[in-house]
Amino acid sequence: MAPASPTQVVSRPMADASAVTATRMVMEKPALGRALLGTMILSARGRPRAGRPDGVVRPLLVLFLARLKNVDAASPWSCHACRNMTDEFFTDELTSGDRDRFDDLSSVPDYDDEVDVNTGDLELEERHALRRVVGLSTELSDITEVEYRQLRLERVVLVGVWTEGSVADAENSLTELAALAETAGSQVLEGLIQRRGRPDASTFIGRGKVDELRSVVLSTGADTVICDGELSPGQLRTLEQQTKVKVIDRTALILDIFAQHAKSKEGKAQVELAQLQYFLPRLRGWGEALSRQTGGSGRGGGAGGGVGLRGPGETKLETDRRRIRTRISRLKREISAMRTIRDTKRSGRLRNAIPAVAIAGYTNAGKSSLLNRLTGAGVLVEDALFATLDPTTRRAQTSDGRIYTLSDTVGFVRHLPHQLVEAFRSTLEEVGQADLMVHVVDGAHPDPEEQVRAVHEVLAEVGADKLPELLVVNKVDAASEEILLRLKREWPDAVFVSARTGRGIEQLQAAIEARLPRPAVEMSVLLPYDRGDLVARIHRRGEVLETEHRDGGTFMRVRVSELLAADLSRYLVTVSSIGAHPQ
Ligand SMILES: Nc1nc2c(ncn2[C@@H]2O[C@H](COP(=O)(O)OP(=O)(O)OP(=O)(O)O)[C@@H](O)[C@H]2O)c(=O)[nH]1
Ligand SMILES: [Mg+2]
Repeated sequence: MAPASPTQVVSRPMADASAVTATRMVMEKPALGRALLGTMILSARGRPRAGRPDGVVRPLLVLFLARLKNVDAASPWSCHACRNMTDEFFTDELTSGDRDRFDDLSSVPDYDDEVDVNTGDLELEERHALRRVVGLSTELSDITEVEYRQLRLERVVLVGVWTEGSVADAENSLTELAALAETAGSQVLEGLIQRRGRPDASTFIGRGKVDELRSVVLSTGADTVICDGELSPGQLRTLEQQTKVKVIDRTALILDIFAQHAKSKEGKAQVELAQLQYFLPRLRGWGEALSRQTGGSGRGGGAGGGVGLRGPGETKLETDRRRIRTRISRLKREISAMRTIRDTKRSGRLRNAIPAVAIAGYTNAGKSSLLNRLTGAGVLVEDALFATLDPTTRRAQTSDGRIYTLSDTVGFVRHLPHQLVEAFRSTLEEVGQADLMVHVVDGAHPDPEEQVRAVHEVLAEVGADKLPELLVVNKVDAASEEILLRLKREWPDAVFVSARTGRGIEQLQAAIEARLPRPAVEMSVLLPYDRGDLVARIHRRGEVLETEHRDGGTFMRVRVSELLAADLSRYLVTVSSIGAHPQ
């Protein structure tokens, strides 16, 4: 059978799947549950922002995003949005997958493992392969299958409300939303921005503009609208009713990307926790639909409560809420257990006084590329947002042979959903416990300063804003000279590099070295010639200030950690304590 054309499939309005049918499908088709969840749960409290100008409602400004040109209508759809929202919320027991994921804490990734330099490539291949496969099957076995596919295909129209700043700011924000949508596997068909003093309380964009949005949806054949902001459940519901397609918000989109990209047990648990916390207050509409189904035959239906879980006369909604809360507490416990393991590893590094450098920065700034460039780590690099969610720590060496660790971290983004900040708190706090933060910023981005501000905001939120920071402007190969000059004026201490071409990498290495904490104890020792092991340890872990071969052995003036100093004390000539940091 020939593949269905995009228009054939998307022309079936999503409203065809009534809430009841949709709910039934969730019960019967776990995969659909994931897709459908996005339809129903999404929204949040509309957070008023300070300083909004009293704007006049102006006509919708229709932006054909540059990306539109790249849309290949014939390409297989590859929508993963909401794929990872689990319908396990509605089951009582942990599935075996769950147990694998959370019980076996011993297999929390070993951050100190030796590196397989191909890891990144394989992972990339896998990710893309997965995308190709989805949507290839066009054989529809029954009518629900059509609806199922319908819900998964996301050809999206983006909508933003521009309340403050310049038109360029508004466009940047929507371009970023487009990149997020594409990262989630959607095809962006069009972007719309409305200039308004504040989002409309019931429809986000102005009520009068909803009709225009509806006609754009119809003319493009879109099946999803993504709003650039956090919407209330009411706003989402009204917009869905009026546009007759699925409506999701930025928070849900970011959560979905995180769900797709999390790989480690800890990352997955953190994302699931964030999703559940996002989901819980929005359970009402969803739960109402479900409660109409109570007593139905599907998975997670009436019999799911289990002994002792359901009180007399308790509604399905309450049961669902309780299950989610139970799951949330379980996840919190598991995450803190995993954290303990990570802490143990870190304290191991601390004991050995290995300085730790964290690479932080806005998503897609090139953090993983830099880590690879500095250590040959083979971490996944992709032109997608949030390619990295799991912290990767690798060993690096200074030019004089001292060892330190470099960790790649999750990227930041403007308006990072607070549930995610909470869930990733421990990962982010780890950044705060490093000895130095290498803050990477994309010099080729239209607004690098805004990225730096957004990163500082998140770091301050988790109390990780106190450590020494080395600002690194990356992608100088792709940035304009004019912008680079501006940035050099603004950030005179920053290092300008290109992870791609290698330009500036040596200066970066030198800058990192100069800022590494220096070992605490300065001492002079005379090591007998048969203690080559100690000489080697000093070279690896300490700093050699002077060496001289004498009759009785090797005389060395060194700076070492207290631990190593203790081992060297037998051979001591003189000792003095100095501050741990050069600053
Ligand atoms: N032109 C240019 N592109 C670069 C450079 N460094 C990285 N990139 C590209 O930028 C994109 C993102 O790179 P990553 O290293 O994955 O960025 P990241 O900061 O780790 O991103 P996330 O993990 O998604 O937050 C990739 O397409 C890289 O090829 C550079 O120096 N120059
Ligand atoms: Mg990365």
